[in-house]
Amino acid sequence: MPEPPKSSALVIAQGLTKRYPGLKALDNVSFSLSRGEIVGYVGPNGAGKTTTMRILTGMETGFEGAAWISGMRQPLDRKGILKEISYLPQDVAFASWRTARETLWLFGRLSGLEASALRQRVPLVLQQVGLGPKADLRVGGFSRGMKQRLGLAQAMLGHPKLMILDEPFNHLDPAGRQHLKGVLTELGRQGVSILFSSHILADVEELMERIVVLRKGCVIFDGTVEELKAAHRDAEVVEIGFTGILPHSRLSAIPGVARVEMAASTVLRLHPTPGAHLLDVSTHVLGQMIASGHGIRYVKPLVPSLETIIGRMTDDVLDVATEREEEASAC
Ligand SMILES: Nc1ncnc2c1ncn2[C@@H]1O[C@H](COP(=O)(O)OP(=O)(O)OP(=O)(O)O)[C@@H](O)[C@H]1O
Repeated sequence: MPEPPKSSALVIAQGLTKRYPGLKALDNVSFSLSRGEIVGYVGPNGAGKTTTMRILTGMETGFEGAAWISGMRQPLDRKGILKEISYLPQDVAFASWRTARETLWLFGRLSGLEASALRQRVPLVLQQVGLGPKADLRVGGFSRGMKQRLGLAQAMLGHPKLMILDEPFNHLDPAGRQHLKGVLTELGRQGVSILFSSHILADVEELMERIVVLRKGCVIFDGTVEELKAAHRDAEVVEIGFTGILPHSRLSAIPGVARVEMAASTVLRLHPTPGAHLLDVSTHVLGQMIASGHGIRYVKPLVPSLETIIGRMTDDVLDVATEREEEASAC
Protein backbone atom coordinates (compact mmCIF):
# COMPACT_ATOMS: atom_id res chain seq x y z
CA MET A 1 0.00 0.00 0.00
CA PRO A 2 1.43 3.45 -0.90
CA GLU A 3 2.59 5.60 2.02
CA PRO A 4 0.78 8.90 2.56
CA PRO A 5 2.74 11.80 1.03
CA LYS A 6 5.01 13.62 3.49
CA SER A 7 2.79 16.61 4.15
CA SER A 8 1.17 18.30 7.11
CA ALA A 9 -2.09 18.68 5.15
CA LEU A 10 -5.22 17.20 6.74
CA VAL A 11 -6.67 16.14 3.39
CA ILE A 12 -4.69 14.99 0.39
CA ALA A 13 -6.54 14.03 -2.78
CA GLN A 14 -4.12 12.60 -5.30
CA GLY A 15 -5.02 11.78 -8.89
CA LEU A 16 -8.66 10.93 -8.11
CA THR A 17 -10.33 9.41 -11.15
CA LYS A 18 -13.87 8.10 -11.14
CA ARG A 19 -15.39 6.31 -14.11
CA TYR A 20 -19.02 5.58 -14.78
CA PRO A 21 -20.03 3.67 -17.90
CA GLY A 22 -19.17 5.99 -20.79
CA LEU A 23 -18.17 8.84 -18.50
CA LYS A 24 -15.15 10.02 -16.56
CA ALA A 25 -16.78 11.88 -13.68
CA LEU A 26 -13.37 12.77 -12.19
CA ASP A 27 -10.16 12.96 -14.13
CA ASN A 28 -6.93 12.99 -12.11
CA VAL A 29 -8.18 15.39 -9.42
CA SER A 30 -5.54 16.49 -6.89
CA PHE A 31 -5.70 19.08 -4.12
CA SER A 32 -5.05 19.33 -0.41
CA LEU A 33 -6.49 21.03 2.66
CA SER A 34 -4.60 22.28 5.69
CA ARG A 35 -5.89 22.28 9.24
CA GLY A 36 -8.36 25.13 9.81
CA GLU A 37 -8.51 25.98 6.12
CA ILE A 38 -11.83 26.84 4.47
CA VAL A 39 -11.85 25.83 0.82
CA GLY A 40 -14.61 26.42 -1.73
CA TYR A 41 -15.00 23.61 -4.23
CA VAL A 42 -16.87 25.07 -7.18
CA GLY A 43 -17.86 24.33 -10.74
CA PRO A 44 -20.97 23.93 -12.88
CA ASN A 45 -23.58 21.19 -12.52
CA GLY A 46 -22.06 17.79 -13.17
CA ALA A 47 -18.44 18.97 -12.77
CA GLY A 48 -17.75 16.25 -10.18
CA LYS A 49 -17.99 18.06 -6.83
CA THR A 50 -20.33 15.59 -5.11
CA THR A 51 -18.37 12.65 -6.52
CA THR A 52 -15.17 14.00 -4.95
CA MET A 53 -16.92 14.56 -1.63
CA ARG A 54 -18.35 11.06 -1.66
CA ILE A 55 -14.86 9.64 -2.23
CA LEU A 56 -13.45 11.67 0.67
CA THR A 57 -16.24 10.49 2.97
CA GLY A 58 -15.79 6.86 1.94
CA MET A 59 -19.22 6.56 0.32
CA GLU A 60 -17.71 6.04 -3.12
CA THR A 61 -15.22 3.22 -3.18
CA GLY A 62 -14.50 2.30 -6.81
CA PHE A 63 -12.03 4.96 -7.87
CA GLU A 64 -8.43 5.38 -8.99
CA GLY A 65 -5.91 7.57 -7.19
CA ALA A 66 -5.72 8.07 -3.46
CA ALA A 67 -7.41 10.09 -0.73
CA TRP A 68 -5.79 10.53 2.69
CA ILE A 69 -7.38 12.21 5.68
CA SER A 70 -5.25 12.69 8.82
CA GLY A 71 -2.77 10.23 7.29
CA MET A 72 -5.49 7.56 6.91
CA ARG A 73 -6.47 6.28 3.52
CA GLN A 74 -9.95 5.97 2.01
CA PRO A 75 -11.60 3.53 1.85
CA LEU A 76 -9.22 1.24 3.79
CA ASP A 77 -9.29 3.32 7.00
CA ARG A 78 -12.92 4.37 6.59
CA LYS A 79 -13.83 3.68 10.24
CA GLY A 80 -10.96 5.76 11.59
CA ILE A 81 -11.66 8.56 9.14
CA LEU A 82 -15.37 8.66 10.04
CA LYS A 83 -14.40 9.63 13.61
CA GLU A 84 -12.68 12.75 12.27
CA ILE A 85 -15.02 14.01 9.59
CA SER A 86 -18.63 14.98 9.02
CA TYR A 87 -20.63 15.30 5.83
CA LEU A 88 -23.60 17.44 4.96
CA PRO A 89 -25.15 16.02 1.77
CA GLN A 90 -26.85 18.19 -0.79
CA ASP A 91 -30.36 17.09 0.14
CA VAL A 92 -30.73 16.57 3.84
CA ALA A 93 -33.62 14.36 4.96
CA PHE A 94 -34.89 13.75 8.48
CA ALA A 95 -37.75 11.79 9.99
CA SER A 96 -40.64 14.22 10.21
CA TRP A 97 -42.01 13.04 13.56
CA ARG A 98 -38.87 13.73 15.63
CA THR A 99 -38.05 17.12 17.08
CA ALA A 100 -34.77 18.84 16.21
CA ARG A 101 -33.38 17.90 19.63
CA GLU A 102 -34.44 14.24 19.30
CA THR A 103 -32.97 14.08 15.78
CA LEU A 104 -29.55 15.24 16.96
CA TRP A 105 -29.72 13.08 20.06
CA LEU A 106 -30.40 9.96 17.98
CA PHE A 107 -27.69 10.81 15.47
CA GLY A 108 -25.21 11.49 18.28
CA ARG A 109 -25.95 8.18 20.01
CA LEU A 110 -25.64 6.27 16.72
CA SER A 111 -22.29 8.00 16.17
CA GLY A 112 -21.08 6.73 19.54
CA LEU A 113 -21.27 10.01 21.47
CA GLU A 114 -21.91 9.70 25.23
CA ALA A 115 -25.27 10.85 26.63
CA SER A 116 -23.48 13.15 29.08
CA ALA A 117 -21.66 14.90 26.21
CA LEU A 118 -24.84 15.17 24.14
CA ARG A 119 -26.74 16.86 26.99
CA GLN A 120 -24.38 19.82 26.61
CA ARG A 121 -23.58 19.57 22.95
CA VAL A 122 -27.08 19.27 21.40
CA PRO A 123 -28.47 22.58 22.79
CA LEU A 124 -25.19 24.30 21.98
CA VAL A 125 -25.06 23.36 18.28
CA LEU A 126 -28.79 24.08 17.88
CA GLN A 127 -28.12 27.51 19.34
CA GLN A 128 -25.11 28.03 17.03
CA VAL A 129 -27.14 27.35 13.87
CA GLY A 130 -30.00 29.56 15.05
CA LEU A 131 -32.43 26.74 15.92
CA GLY A 132 -32.29 27.15 19.71
CA PRO A 133 -35.92 28.33 19.99
CA LYS A 134 -37.09 25.54 17.64
CA ALA A 135 -35.31 22.69 19.45
CA ASP A 136 -38.53 20.98 20.56
CA LEU A 137 -40.56 21.41 17.38
CA ARG A 138 -41.13 18.51 15.00
CA VAL A 139 -38.88 18.57 11.94
CA GLY A 140 -41.91 17.84 9.72
CA GLY A 141 -42.97 21.45 10.23
CA PHE A 142 -39.54 22.87 9.35
CA SER A 143 -38.89 24.94 6.21
CA ARG A 144 -36.14 23.74 3.86
CA GLY A 145 -33.82 26.40 5.25
CA MET A 146 -34.46 25.18 8.80
CA LYS A 147 -33.75 21.59 7.74
CA GLN A 148 -30.53 22.80 6.16
CA ARG A 149 -29.56 24.41 9.49
CA LEU A 150 -30.39 21.17 11.30
CA GLY A 151 -28.15 19.31 8.83
CA LEU A 152 -25.33 21.67 9.69
CA ALA A 153 -25.95 21.19 13.42
CA GLN A 154 -25.69 17.44 12.84
CA ALA A 155 -22.42 17.93 10.96
CA MET A 156 -21.02 19.99 13.86
CA LEU A 157 -22.17 17.69 16.64
CA GLY A 158 -19.18 15.36 17.02
CA HIS A 159 -16.43 18.05 16.95
CA PRO A 160 -15.13 16.94 13.53
CA LYS A 161 -11.66 17.95 12.32
CA LEU A 162 -12.97 18.15 8.78
CA MET A 163 -16.45 19.15 7.61
CA ILE A 164 -17.42 18.34 4.04
CA LEU A 165 -20.46 20.40 3.12
CA ASP A 166 -22.26 19.92 -0.19
CA GLU A 167 -24.14 23.13 -0.98
CA PRO A 168 -24.60 24.22 2.67
CA PHE A 169 -26.03 27.60 1.59
CA ASN A 170 -28.91 26.00 -0.34
CA HIS A 171 -32.37 27.10 0.76
CA LEU A 172 -31.01 29.75 3.14
CA ASP A 173 -32.25 33.32 2.89
CA PRO A 174 -29.69 36.17 2.80
CA ALA A 175 -29.75 36.52 6.61
CA GLY A 176 -29.34 32.75 6.96
CA ARG A 177 -26.37 32.75 4.59
CA GLN A 178 -24.79 35.58 6.53
CA HIS A 179 -25.31 33.68 9.77
CA LEU A 180 -23.86 30.46 8.33
CA LYS A 181 -20.80 32.30 7.06
CA GLY A 182 -20.18 33.51 10.60
CA VAL A 183 -20.58 29.99 12.02
CA LEU A 184 -18.16 28.49 9.46
CA THR A 185 -15.61 31.28 9.92
CA GLU A 186 -15.64 30.66 13.67
CA LEU A 187 -15.21 26.90 13.15
CA GLY A 188 -12.23 27.62 10.89
CA ARG A 189 -10.74 29.81 13.63
CA GLN A 190 -11.11 26.90 16.02
CA GLY A 191 -9.03 24.75 13.64
CA VAL A 192 -11.80 22.87 11.82
CA SER A 193 -11.06 22.37 8.10
CA ILE A 194 -14.02 22.93 5.80
CA LEU A 195 -14.50 21.86 2.20
CA PHE A 196 -17.75 23.21 0.81
CA SER A 197 -19.39 23.45 -2.57
CA SER A 198 -21.63 26.31 -3.61
CA HIS A 199 -23.24 27.88 -6.64
CA ILE A 200 -23.98 31.07 -4.66
CA LEU A 201 -20.54 32.59 -5.08
CA ALA A 202 -21.24 36.26 -4.48
CA ASP A 203 -22.25 35.57 -0.90
CA VAL A 204 -19.43 33.24 0.03
CA GLU A 205 -16.47 34.90 -1.63
CA GLU A 206 -14.91 36.23 1.55
CA LEU A 207 -15.41 32.92 3.34
CA MET A 208 -13.09 31.00 1.04
CA GLU A 209 -9.43 31.04 1.94
CA ARG A 210 -8.85 29.05 -1.20
CA ILE A 211 -10.96 28.13 -4.17
CA VAL A 212 -10.65 24.97 -6.23
CA VAL A 213 -12.47 25.17 -9.56
CA LEU A 214 -13.62 21.99 -11.24
CA ARG A 215 -14.72 21.65 -14.85
CA LYS A 216 -15.77 18.39 -16.48
CA GLY A 217 -14.03 16.37 -13.78
CA CYS A 218 -10.76 18.32 -13.94
CA VAL A 219 -9.27 20.86 -11.52
CA ILE A 220 -8.73 23.99 -13.62
CA PHE A 221 -7.77 26.36 -10.79
CA ASP A 222 -6.48 26.02 -7.24
CA GLY A 223 -5.53 29.22 -5.42
CA THR A 224 -6.88 32.24 -3.58
CA VAL A 225 -9.81 34.31 -4.83
CA GLU A 226 -7.39 37.23 -5.27
CA GLU A 227 -5.14 35.10 -7.50
CA LEU A 228 -8.15 34.01 -9.52
CA LYS A 229 -9.30 37.60 -10.01
CA ALA A 230 -5.80 38.71 -10.94
CA ALA A 231 -5.67 36.02 -13.60
CA HIS A 232 -8.87 37.42 -15.10
CA ARG A 233 -8.03 41.12 -15.22
CA ASP A 234 -8.75 41.04 -18.95
CA ALA A 235 -12.42 40.51 -18.06
CA GLU A 236 -12.52 43.99 -16.51
CA VAL A 237 -14.39 46.61 -18.50
CA VAL A 238 -14.86 50.35 -18.19
CA GLU A 239 -18.29 51.95 -18.36
CA ILE A 240 -18.54 55.48 -19.73
CA GLY A 241 -21.66 57.63 -19.47
CA PHE A 242 -21.63 60.41 -22.10
CA THR A 243 -23.75 63.04 -23.79
CA GLY A 244 -24.47 63.27 -27.50
CA ILE A 245 -24.68 60.61 -30.18
CA LEU A 246 -21.69 58.35 -30.47
CA PRO A 247 -20.25 56.99 -33.70
CA HIS A 248 -18.80 54.06 -31.77
CA SER A 249 -17.33 52.37 -34.85
CA ARG A 250 -14.48 54.92 -34.62
CA LEU A 251 -13.78 53.92 -31.04
CA SER A 252 -13.62 50.23 -31.95
CA ALA A 253 -10.65 51.03 -34.20
CA ILE A 254 -8.55 52.39 -31.29
CA PRO A 255 -5.64 50.03 -30.47
CA GLY A 256 -6.42 47.91 -27.41
CA VAL A 257 -10.21 48.08 -27.87
CA ALA A 258 -11.69 44.64 -28.45
CA ARG A 259 -15.31 45.71 -28.39
CA VAL A 260 -17.51 48.70 -27.63
CA GLU A 261 -20.78 47.58 -26.12
CA MET A 262 -23.68 50.02 -25.96
CA ALA A 263 -25.31 49.36 -22.57
CA ALA A 264 -27.80 52.21 -23.20
CA SER A 265 -28.07 55.05 -25.74
CA THR A 266 -25.64 57.20 -23.73
CA VAL A 267 -23.70 54.49 -21.87
CA LEU A 268 -20.94 52.41 -23.42
CA ARG A 269 -18.80 49.61 -22.08
CA LEU A 270 -15.25 49.31 -23.26
CA HIS A 271 -13.86 45.77 -23.52
CA PRO A 272 -10.07 45.75 -23.91
CA THR A 273 -8.16 43.20 -25.98
CA PRO A 274 -6.32 40.55 -23.90
CA GLY A 275 -3.09 41.99 -22.52
CA ALA A 276 -4.08 45.64 -23.16
CA HIS A 277 -3.78 48.02 -20.23
CA LEU A 278 -7.31 49.10 -19.35
CA LEU A 279 -6.27 52.53 -18.04
CA ASP A 280 -4.28 53.36 -21.20
CA VAL A 281 -7.09 52.23 -23.47
CA SER A 282 -9.71 54.17 -21.48
CA THR A 283 -7.57 57.33 -21.54
CA HIS A 284 -7.22 57.05 -25.30
CA VAL A 285 -10.95 56.51 -25.82
CA LEU A 286 -11.93 59.35 -23.48
CA GLY A 287 -9.49 61.68 -25.27
CA GLN A 288 -11.09 60.87 -28.60
CA MET A 289 -14.62 61.31 -27.25
CA ILE A 290 -13.83 64.71 -25.72
CA ALA A 291 -12.02 65.80 -28.90
CA SER A 292 -15.14 64.99 -30.92
CA GLY A 293 -17.32 67.12 -28.64
CA HIS A 294 -18.89 64.56 -26.31
CA GLY A 295 -19.51 65.39 -22.69
CA ILE A 296 -18.41 62.72 -20.21
CA ARG A 297 -20.91 62.12 -17.40
CA TYR A 298 -19.01 59.40 -15.57
CA VAL A 299 -16.32 56.75 -15.91
CA LYS A 300 -16.65 53.55 -13.88
CA PRO A 301 -14.48 50.42 -13.90
CA LEU A 302 -16.56 47.22 -13.73
CA VAL A 303 -14.68 44.42 -12.01
CA PRO A 304 -16.08 41.01 -12.94
CA SER A 305 -17.77 39.11 -10.14
CA LEU A 306 -16.48 35.73 -9.06
CA GLU A 307 -19.59 34.22 -10.66
CA THR A 308 -18.75 35.88 -14.00
CA ILE A 309 -15.17 34.62 -13.82
CA ILE A 310 -16.15 31.06 -12.98
CA GLY A 311 -18.83 31.13 -15.70
CA ARG A 312 -16.18 32.30 -18.15
CA MET A 313 -13.76 29.54 -17.12
CA THR A 314 -16.29 26.76 -17.23
CA ASP A 315 -18.49 28.02 -20.11
CA ASP A 316 -21.31 27.58 -17.60
CA VAL A 317 -22.64 24.57 -19.46
CA LEU A 318 -24.48 21.62 -18.04
CA ASP A 319 -22.12 18.77 -18.54
CA VAL A 320 -23.76 15.80 -20.18
CA ALA A 321 -22.34 12.32 -20.38
CA THR A 322 -22.10 12.39 -24.16
CA GLU A 323 -19.73 15.35 -23.97
CA ARG A 324 -17.28 13.49 -21.80
CA GLU A 325 -16.31 10.16 -23.26
CA GLU A 326 -14.66 7.86 -20.77
CA GLU A 327 -11.22 7.74 -22.31
CA ALA A 328 -11.01 11.28 -23.63
CA SER A 329 -9.51 13.65 -21.09
CA ALA A 330 -11.20 17.05 -20.97
CA CYS A 331 -8.41 18.48 -18.79
N1 LIG B 1 -24.14 6.87 -9.89
C1 LIG B 1 -23.84 7.49 -11.04
N2 LIG B 1 -23.92 6.83 -12.21
C2 LIG B 1 -23.59 7.43 -13.37
N3 LIG B 1 -23.17 8.70 -13.46
C3 LIG B 1 -23.07 9.41 -12.33
C4 LIG B 1 -23.39 8.85 -11.05
N4 LIG B 1 -23.19 9.80 -10.10
C5 LIG B 1 -22.76 10.90 -10.75
N5 LIG B 1 -22.70 10.67 -12.09
C6 LIG B 1 -22.26 11.63 -13.13
O1 LIG B 1 -20.98 12.10 -12.76
C7 LIG B 1 -20.85 13.48 -13.12
C8 LIG B 1 -20.45 14.27 -11.89
O2 LIG B 1 -21.56 14.30 -10.99
P1 LIG B 1 -21.51 15.08 -9.61
O3 LIG B 1 -22.78 14.80 -8.89
O4 LIG B 1 -20.25 14.76 -8.90
O5 LIG B 1 -21.46 16.60 -10.10
P2 LIG B 1 -21.60 17.93 -9.24
O6 LIG B 1 -20.45 18.81 -9.61
O7 LIG B 1 -21.74 17.63 -7.79
O8 LIG B 1 -22.94 18.55 -9.82
P3 LIG B 1 -24.09 19.47 -9.12
O9 LIG B 1 -23.53 20.86 -9.02
O10 LIG B 1 -25.20 19.40 -10.12
O11 LIG B 1 -24.43 18.87 -7.80
C9 LIG B 1 -22.18 13.90 -13.73
O12 LIG B 1 -22.09 13.82 -15.14
C10 LIG B 1 -23.15 12.86 -13.19
O13 LIG B 1 -24.22 12.66 -14.07
